[in-house]
Amino acid sequence: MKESELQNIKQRYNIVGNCEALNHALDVALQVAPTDLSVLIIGESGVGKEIIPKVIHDNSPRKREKYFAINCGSIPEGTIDSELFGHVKGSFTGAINDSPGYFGVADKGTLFLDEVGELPIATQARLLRVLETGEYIPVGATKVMKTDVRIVAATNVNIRKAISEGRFREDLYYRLNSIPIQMPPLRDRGEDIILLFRLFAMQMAEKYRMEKIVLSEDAKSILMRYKWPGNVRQLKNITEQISILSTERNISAQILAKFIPQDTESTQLATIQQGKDRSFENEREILYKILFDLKGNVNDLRREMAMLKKQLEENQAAKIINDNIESSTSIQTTIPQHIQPAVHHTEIQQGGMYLHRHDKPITEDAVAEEYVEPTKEQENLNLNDIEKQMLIKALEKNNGNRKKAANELGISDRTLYRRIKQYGLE
Ligand SMILES: Nc1ncnc2c1ncn2[C@@H]1O[C@H](COP(=O)(O)OP(=O)(O)OP(=O)(O)O)[C@@H](O)[C@H]1O
Repeated sequence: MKESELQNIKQRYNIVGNCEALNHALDVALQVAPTDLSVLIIGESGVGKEIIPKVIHDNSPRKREKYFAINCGSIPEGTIDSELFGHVKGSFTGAINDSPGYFGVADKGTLFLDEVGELPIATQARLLRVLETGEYIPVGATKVMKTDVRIVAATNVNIRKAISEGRFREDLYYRLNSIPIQMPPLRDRGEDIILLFRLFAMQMAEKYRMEKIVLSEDAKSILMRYKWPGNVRQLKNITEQISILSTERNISAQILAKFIPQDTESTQLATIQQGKDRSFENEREILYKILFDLKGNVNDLRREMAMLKKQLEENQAAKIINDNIESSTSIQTTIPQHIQPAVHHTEIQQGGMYLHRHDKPITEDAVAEEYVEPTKEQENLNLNDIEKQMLIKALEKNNGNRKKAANELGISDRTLYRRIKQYGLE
């Protein structure tokens, strides 16, 4: 494919990077797009697999038809068949109407089955049938339905293990894998790491109207050497953290070191990732790293809550306070001065803190009165508690949108779903 065509695609989808493996993946996607062949995108979590099926659909003869992206790992086992293949009224409790399912509504279009390795074995059999014959039977129905859907699926590198353990059908794997597309891990993308950092730094600067962060040469070489177990998602997350939390806009190696795990840890994570089914643990490590980083903010958060509580008592301005509690409980608890006031609700004036639309200063003394020093036990917050609170906050902040919440936490959708289940937050 011509270089200019490739650049057009990158511009259109906001894809950054020039490494050979990424260019090859895009090249294959564009070549296979006009056909009806199934495509299997393989790559570690966070490498950017989701862009590929969009590129394929938009450049195929199906581009005016429907496109759906479905995360197979996030749909409960009990409802996945009905979600995919539809159901007839009365076939189970709650089936109050007939439903066509994704295979019905996406007829003539494209379905992206993300985390296909998570499909229950019975659903795999139905999927294989529809792939081979275009036929399926909705849940509770007797009549065979026909559909013409192009399938693009994605999986992390662990699908082979799932096959060897009998959790994934080998025949389905080969059927899906007509055209494999490998997405390279970030650690193998060389200079692209710096380009991606610049992209995310620029996006943050524009979004929050603040000065862009810039990397020093030694900081660049640290980024290039780091193993990036969470790939592009992790890089994006770290760039966002630095953009918000660092008051210094020229990011040196020392500043950067505070935000990325130390060498031994990263090397260890990279070793774990290679060939072993440990992505779950890796994500956990990343999440814990973020949680540890945030732990330092918990006390600031308590102080802010105490201040807001005092305001509430003094002014009975419940609505104003609620707005501010919301903002003060967001992940970015300490708002640095380089962020414009437009993005938060507090202003510092002459040593006291004012709330917008409110003219009474809260002094340090008043806060000291209200602020109760946490006990040792409280201080020693259990990691699980922090993790649970983080999940709740991310979900609340994103109005229950799990995808956005997972993105914000820098973890995959599946990890989020597992945690939601684990903590009974359903
Ligand atoms: N080359 C790229 N240029 C710009 N942004 C990218 C690129 N690759 C990935 N991203 C961004 O990185 C984030 C993670 O990508 P994405 O969700 O596609 O990963 P994934 O491989 O599907 O992860 P998972 O398997 O965990 O679902 C997204 O915000 C995406 O926009």
